[in-house]
Amino acid sequence: MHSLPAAAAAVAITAAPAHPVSLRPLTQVSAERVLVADKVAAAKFGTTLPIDDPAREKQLLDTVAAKSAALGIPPRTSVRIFRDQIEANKVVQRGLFARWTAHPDEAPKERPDLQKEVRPILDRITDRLLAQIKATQRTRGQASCGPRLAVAYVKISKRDQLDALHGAALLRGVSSVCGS
Ligand SMILES: O=C(O)C(=O)C[C@]1(C(=O)O)C=C[C@@H](O)C=C1
Repeated sequence: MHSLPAAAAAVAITAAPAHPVSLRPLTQVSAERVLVADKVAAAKFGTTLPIDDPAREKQLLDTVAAKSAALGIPPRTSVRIFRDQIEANKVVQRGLFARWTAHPDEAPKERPDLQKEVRPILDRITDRLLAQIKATQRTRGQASCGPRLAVAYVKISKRDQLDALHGAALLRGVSSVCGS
């Protein structure tokens, strides 16, 4: 039995996996995020809170950039993906506001607290999404990323039974996952 020289052993341990990593967990977390948009919309509907909150977006993207640097992910990559995630969230919020305005009987009866209840859920999702961005770093740069992402999208949309609004939002949310 020959033992590997230390340097080669280190490479063997730290080298990226040879096979592409599944994009399903990343897509799954993104789907969870567009579903949490229902709670965000419920927290805001019928209040003076606007759908667009640039200060919160800046705070979120600054956090994402700082955490990415610490994780060894290029911050511009994760910031770009999170910008899409935010847009996806707004797609749902706008869609639900329109639906609830047209059909007040469908509006939620309860109003969750945005700060205390809903944003902490989004913050936990941020960490899980960053972990997936990190895990898929190599896969996202491969030519097969697009087709893999498409398959993951179809599977997750079906499994989570996403309606047209959430399906469209999910597509928006993962639109720049590949190629980074
Ligand atoms: O936290 C909010 O107020 C949200 O509406 C969520 C969210 C996001 O996706 O993170 C989306 C839109 C806002 O501009 C800010 C943040």
